[in-house]
Amino acid sequence: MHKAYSVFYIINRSPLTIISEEISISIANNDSNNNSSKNRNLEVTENLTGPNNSKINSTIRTERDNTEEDLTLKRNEWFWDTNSEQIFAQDGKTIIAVGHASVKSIVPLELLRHIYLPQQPHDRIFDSTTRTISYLQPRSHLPVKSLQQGEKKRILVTGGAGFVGSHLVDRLMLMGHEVIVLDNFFTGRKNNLAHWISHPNFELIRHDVVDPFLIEVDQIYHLACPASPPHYQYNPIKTVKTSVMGTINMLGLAKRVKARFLLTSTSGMYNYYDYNFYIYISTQVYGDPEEHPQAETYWGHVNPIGPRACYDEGKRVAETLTYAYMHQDNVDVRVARIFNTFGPRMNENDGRVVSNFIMQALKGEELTIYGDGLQTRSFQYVHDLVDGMILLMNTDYMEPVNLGNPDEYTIREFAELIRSEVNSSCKIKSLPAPTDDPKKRRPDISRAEQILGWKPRWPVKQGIGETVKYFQRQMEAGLI
Ligand SMILES: O=c1ccn([C@@H]2O[C@H](COP(=O)(O)OP(=O)(O)O[C@H]3OC[C@@H](O)[C@H](O)[C@H]3O)[C@@H](O)[C@H]2O)c(=O)[nH]1
Repeated sequence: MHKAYSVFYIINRSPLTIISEEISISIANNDSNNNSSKNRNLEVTENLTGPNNSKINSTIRTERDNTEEDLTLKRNEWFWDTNSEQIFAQDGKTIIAVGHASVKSIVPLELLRHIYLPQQPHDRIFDSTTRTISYLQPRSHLPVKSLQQGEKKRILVTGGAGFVGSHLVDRLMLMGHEVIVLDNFFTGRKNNLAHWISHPNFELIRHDVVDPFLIEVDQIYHLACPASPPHYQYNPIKTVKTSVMGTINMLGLAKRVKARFLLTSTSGMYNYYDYNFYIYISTQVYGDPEEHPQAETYWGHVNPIGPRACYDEGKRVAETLTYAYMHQDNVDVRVARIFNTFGPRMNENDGRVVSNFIMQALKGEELTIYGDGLQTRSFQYVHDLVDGMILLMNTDYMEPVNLGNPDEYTIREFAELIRSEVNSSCKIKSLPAPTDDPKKRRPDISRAEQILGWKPRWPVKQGIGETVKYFQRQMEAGLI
């Protein structure tokens, strides 16, 4: 007796149609002489509907030599209309895709969510009763765009196993490029990229950028550097080396293989020097901005011996090197100045305010406000940042560009937002302000808007919603 199988469609308004089916068939041995060893052919034909009502027929054949068993075949088919340029749903505000058509980086949000918000981790199953983890081999990869040889680029991402880096890798892979990741896993995590392991377009290499690395590539996104204050203050000498030696090695590689090079600096501001360069200094050490918001021409003042100087001065020298290689050796450079960014895959214990507040709220702990909480930050969602970096890499503009969300909050307001979104019963605890903690920060993104046609699309609340779900899934899966 064959039980009819049920097929259910999840049809999104997005340029993506996910057809997920569960075919459950119980096979009874209807062989009269009860010969249980007899092989039985099972054949199921499916009539599926893809995008634009395309008909997809497929047949599943399998040989079963069991007599009585429930056979469940689970298959996901992703039908991605790669020509779609639809970003918002019919309501004009629900985001259903990310990216920009101008650089062919549009990817359906559902496809990305399947990666960073899976029902369970791609590479492991955690058993809470036995406290064991079973590691899985990926059975299949998500569909990636099929590019013509001339379109397909070899792209190196240093720090690609990190929070921002892994989202950049997802997007570049889905866009159909060949991606190589260098990471020393000081803060990066392999399971941020588990879903791409063994994909023909992907390579993950354990390598510390303070040592040279040779590889033929077309583009280099240089993200390798511990980014959260606790992480980069853990070993200040190593932090400086990563920014200085790592950037020298990657710029040297870009020069050698004639690759386009993009440096990710961190949010903050820069000093203006008489040779008309904007040397960007990281927020981590600069004092309080006399000008607000910060544009790419803003002056600042630096504490070169503060507890954050290792990160700040390292980033500043990284920019000095970037423009020196541009002028001296004609390296094709881009510089993205990144303001506070948040999203899934943030390290739950990296000590930054977004991950701290969400984890504290999920655990019912007090939210820890450093100082009086009147200091301000502006928070951009990781998908907007990745959009901006890919746009910047693929335009011809070589001056530094701010990538951030001008939506500014005091830390106290942000704590209230997290309480309202996650757990209103949480109390708030005040702790001393860290040394050199900037009192305010908001990007002027007019250059990005004019040059790149970029501005953030994700409201902070919508990003917080996904980030909370990510941390909840991580906790449920026993990963944190
Ligand atoms: O638990 C916390 C954590 C942080 N904070 C405060 O929240 C504000 C933001 O702190 P974060 O560490 O999240 O971020 P910061 O603005 O200090 O640096 C951030 O932006 C610049 C980037 O270079 C850094 O990588 C990033 O950490 C600071 O004023 C900090 O003192 C809290 O009040 N409570």
